[in-house]
Amino acid sequence: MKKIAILTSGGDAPGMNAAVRAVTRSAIYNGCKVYGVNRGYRGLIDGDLFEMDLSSVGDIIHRGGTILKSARCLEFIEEEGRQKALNVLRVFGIDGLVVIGGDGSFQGAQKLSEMGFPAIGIPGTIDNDLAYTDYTIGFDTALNTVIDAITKIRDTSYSHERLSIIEVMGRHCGDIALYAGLAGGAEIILIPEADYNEDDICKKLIQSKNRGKAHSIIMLAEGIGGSQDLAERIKDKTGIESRATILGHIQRGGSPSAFDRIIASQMGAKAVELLMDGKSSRVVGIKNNSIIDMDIHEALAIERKLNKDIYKLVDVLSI
Ligand SMILES: Nc1ncnc2c1ncn2[C@@H]1O[C@H](COP(=O)(O)OP(=O)(O)O)[C@@H](O)[C@H]1O
Ligand SMILES: O=P(O)(O)OC[C@H]1O[C@](O)(COP(=O)(O)O)[C@@H](O)[C@@H]1O
Repeated sequence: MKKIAILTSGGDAPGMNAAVRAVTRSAIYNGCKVYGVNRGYRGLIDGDLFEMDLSSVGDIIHRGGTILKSARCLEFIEEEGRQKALNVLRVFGIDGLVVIGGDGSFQGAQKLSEMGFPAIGIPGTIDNDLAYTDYTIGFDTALNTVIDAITKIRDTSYSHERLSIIEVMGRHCGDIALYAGLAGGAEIILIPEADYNEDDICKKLIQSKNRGKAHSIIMLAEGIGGSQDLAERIKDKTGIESRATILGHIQRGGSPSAFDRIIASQMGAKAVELLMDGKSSRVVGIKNNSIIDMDIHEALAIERKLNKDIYKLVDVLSI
């Protein structure tokens, strides 16, 4: 393994820079040259590669976003686009690629591996929607950002004795809503993985109010959506004054937490180790507090399951 390329793809996530730094520094430590690819698979197709040295990743461990930029690239989903990318990798003499992103990015890495090009995936997404790993890089930071927002919304919600509906990211995965809901003391969690009944929600809110609860919080995942309309319907049905707040992209920025920096550093080094060992089509992750690696295909086939214990606990603790 002489030349390693690295790209960040899909949505960005706090901690991606720490992973870019770890890949670059550990690859150089092991005698490799490192090339950064700008704008994910888009940059690969366009040949937007540049050599990275030790100082190119200096002073980035604490920064959110990704210095390599991120993009969604439809052309790469087509065979023809991937062939262009492969040609670029060959022209630059690259021997292996590290892809930091989510499940879509991993599918891209898998396809490249199937075309004979060694590729390794590192999970970078705030959604935590990859079942093979306990945590994805960025999830912990996003949770802390959401908790900070809930804490602030709680203050005004308390003063005005209102219901607050807080809409967080997660199109298919409700982990941000669920875990932030537990940590933020929410009454109700609305996520794509669990059915709910609006009348039951209204009943719970009325009962809470009757026993003296001054304000309540509903955490709602983007995949459910419609938080403003829900606030109005609940007001109409219960008389409880309600406000919706959509947190949006604030959740994807910011300085990564210590935890995200640590796992990003460990996973980056592991990805380089795998390439040095001649491995391909693997993803790295963290399971039971250990850094692991797994075949991409197997990892993507693992079905995501709702953590029913946490879901139930939120309900129990908010009686
Ligand atoms: N089935 C696929 N085959 C090849 N490349 C893919 C595939 N799905 C996604 N990609 C590439 O990965 C990029 C990021 O995927 P996306 O699903 O948007 O984000 P994430 O990686 O965070 O899940 C896409 O824009 C595309 O370039
Ligand atoms: O960058 P965009 O298009 O606003 O994407 C928003 C989406 O990105 C995410 O933050 C991360 O999603 P991915 O992991 O698929 O990139 C989602 O929670 C959100 O739905």
